[in-house]
Amino acid sequence: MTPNVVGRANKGATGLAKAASLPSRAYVTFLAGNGDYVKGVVGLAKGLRKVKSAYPLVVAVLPDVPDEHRHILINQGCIVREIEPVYPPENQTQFAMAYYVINYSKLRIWEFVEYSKMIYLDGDIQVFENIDHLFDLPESYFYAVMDCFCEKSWSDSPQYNIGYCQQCPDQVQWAEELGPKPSLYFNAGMFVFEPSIPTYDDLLKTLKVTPPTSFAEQDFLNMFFRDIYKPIPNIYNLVLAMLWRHPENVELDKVKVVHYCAAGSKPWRYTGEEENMDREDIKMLVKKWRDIYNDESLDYKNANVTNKFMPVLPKGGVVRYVTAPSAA
Ligand SMILES: O=c1ccn([C@@H]2O[C@H](COP(=O)(O)OP(=O)(O)O)[C@@H](O)[C@H]2O)c(=O)[nH]1
Ligand SMILES: OC[C@H]1O[C@H](O[C@@H]2[C@@H](O)[C@H](O)[C@@H](O)[C@H](O)[C@@H]2O)[C@H](O)[C@@H](O)[C@H]1O
Ligand SMILES: [Mn+2]
Repeated sequence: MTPNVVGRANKGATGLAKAASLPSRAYVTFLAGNGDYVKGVVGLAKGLRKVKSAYPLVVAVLPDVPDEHRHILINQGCIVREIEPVYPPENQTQFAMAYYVINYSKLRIWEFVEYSKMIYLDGDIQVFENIDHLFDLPESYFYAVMDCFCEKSWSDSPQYNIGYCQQCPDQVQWAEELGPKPSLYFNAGMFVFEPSIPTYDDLLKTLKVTPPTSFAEQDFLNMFFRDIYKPIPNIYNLVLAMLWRHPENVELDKVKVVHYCAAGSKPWRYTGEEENMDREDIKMLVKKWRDIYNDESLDYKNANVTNKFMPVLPKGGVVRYVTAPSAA
């Protein structure tokens, strides 16, 4: 494969888009560290291929993602793009669950302005049915699925302590003495958004004066986009805890996207030992994920792909095109 340099990734969007006629839409995920989340991203890439999505998967990688993992992703047809970490105001991070602080780096994806619209998906998400139609939702809103406050990961929140959840707002009324009822709150594992440099600059400027809270960038994004947030049905991001917290709100056979965020549910390291992990529906969903991950016919080199070029953005941020291995 002979790489040829076609321009710098940070070139003006129109320049890059014109030069490369890049798709103006893409899925994007985020990868940090040298651990096993890369398996999640490989699974996601194969899942999107299985549902015949028309759009590429961009992986925003932190500098600590090793070349070996980058090459695994490139060989699965992903567009790998390095980003710099984003840290919240220092000496306050003790308020956020420490392992979430790195998730503020997700904010870099607003800089990917060669795409007019993107769908962000966590690496622990799988897409089991095509959701490309979400790219056609009306512009200028932020679309995501409403979260649930009933897991003990919410035990620091007033909602949890009075038993209030937006999934069943009539069950326990919001206590006015706690202040205004919280706006609708989304899970930040999946959202439809429009990259924009002014929004990106505003996000980072606002972050500088926003102390971290329990759910780090998820709380921050909920605050930042609260005026344009539009809930979409939970078939587009099934937070697993919904299965035992609000089964009346879940129609599992209609679910298109599953978010393996419950403790112990990451399919690539699932043992079934944690609470709720011995449920039949959890075992079925983990098997569904593993069947895709292990299906070699879904590997990029074996799949029937028509696009001969895939932009590769290595460390230097320089856009290089390599001729994709012919699928024929
Ligand atoms: O060590 C890590 C932790 C997180 N992530 C990325 O950050 C996302 C958010 O973290 P996670 O999904 O674990 O949070 P949860 O949704 O489970 O609370 C993951 O899906 C990955 O895409 C990662 O790449 N490496
Ligand atoms: O950094 C904060 C994270 O907050 C969210 O994870 C949480 C959240 O979903 C809670 O509502 C659940 O109770 C919890 O289990 C789960 O881990 C996002 O999925 C993740 O991408 C990331 O933004
Ligand atoms: Mn997640």
